[in-house]
Amino acid sequence: MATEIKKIGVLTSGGDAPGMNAAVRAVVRASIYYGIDVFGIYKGYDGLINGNMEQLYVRSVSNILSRGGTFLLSARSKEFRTKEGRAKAYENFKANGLDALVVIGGDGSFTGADIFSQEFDVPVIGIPGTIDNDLSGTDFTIGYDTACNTAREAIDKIRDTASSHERLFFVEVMGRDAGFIALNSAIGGGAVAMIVPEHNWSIDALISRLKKGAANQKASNVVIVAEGCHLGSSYDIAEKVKEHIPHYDIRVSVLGHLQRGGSPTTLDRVLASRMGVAAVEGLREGQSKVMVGVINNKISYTPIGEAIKTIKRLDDDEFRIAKILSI
Ligand SMILES: Nc1ncnc2c1ncn2[C@@H]1O[C@H](COP(=O)(O)OP(=O)(O)O)[C@@H](O)[C@H]1O
Ligand SMILES: O=P(O)(O)OC[C@H]1O[C@](O)(COP(=O)(O)O)[C@@H](O)[C@@H]1O
Ligand SMILES: [Mg+2]
Repeated sequence: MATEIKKIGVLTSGGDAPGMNAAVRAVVRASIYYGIDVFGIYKGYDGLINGNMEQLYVRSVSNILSRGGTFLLSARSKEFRTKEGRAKAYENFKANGLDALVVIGGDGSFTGADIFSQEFDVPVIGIPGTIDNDLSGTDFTIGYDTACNTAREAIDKIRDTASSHERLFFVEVMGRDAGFIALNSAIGGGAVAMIVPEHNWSIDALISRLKKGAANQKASNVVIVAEGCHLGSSYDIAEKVKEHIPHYDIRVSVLGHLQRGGSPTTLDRVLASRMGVAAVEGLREGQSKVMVGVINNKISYTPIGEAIKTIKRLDDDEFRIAKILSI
């Protein structure tokens, strides 16, 4: 029989993602619904280390469902990476009478949560919140859909000017080590090609794709480059292409952090709401060291260790489709 959970702490960590607020709201309201006290911890793990937390109530989370970012603030905490930092975090965890921790973040945050949980035998549950979508154990992470929509909207606008000038554009999207946003926005935005960290594409292959398009009367082109791509930055790639096809009029556009902001899409709000409730219900059922996910539209709980160690693969079929449609 699991220990009864009476007080939960919730924090957001790592890169913020649209929908994190919706997830916090769901954790807060589900906790209160089940008679559990809930504390909001500010600035990710730094807040746990410094005791920066306060009790949240039903009305503390009013009007945040539609807001991007995270009202709990986020951090990339260097101190939590140290044993001493985590020991301080545990002291505050106990001092505030917390029984369990809900961590909303990405792979890095879950690595930290896993270590913390093992070191101090603390029940921990993860909610995947990152625009990168680079976590196994869930089809989608919170924020990914919004980021893809933002990127695609920008690509649509870039295409307007690319077409008017018959230009080749390289559009760099976010994704530290993952090409999910790139692949999705390439299909959604009708790109001629995408270069992602997971695939070993060469400049030669890109050039032959561009030449094939030119032979098919393709006047403007948009190539999506994922931030963590192996061929270098979008500027490096543009330069290499220019060396091979000097007559191309090339421009580069780096979308950057605008992809992380904005009001979450309905899909992200619903996903975050489902996962937030499932996190509280999972803790009540005695789940720990697991990440909540949605697989084939059903809530699931995957051991955190598995979620962070298993590399989530890009869908080969989506690649095939992107190629077919790029002619
Ligand atoms: N190996 C680790 N040990 C302890 N804490 C970690 C570890 N890796 C990441 N973290 C914590 O999680 C935080 C967020 O991780 P990060 O990779 O920046 O973002 P994300 O969770 O979005 O992937 C880090 O700043 C750090 O505090
Ligand atoms: O805002 P920062 O610290 O520059 O980090 C940028 C990184 O954060 C992300 O937006 C999200 O990554 P995480 O969820 O792992 O934090 C990446 O796509 C990007 O590489
Ligand atoms: Mg990450």
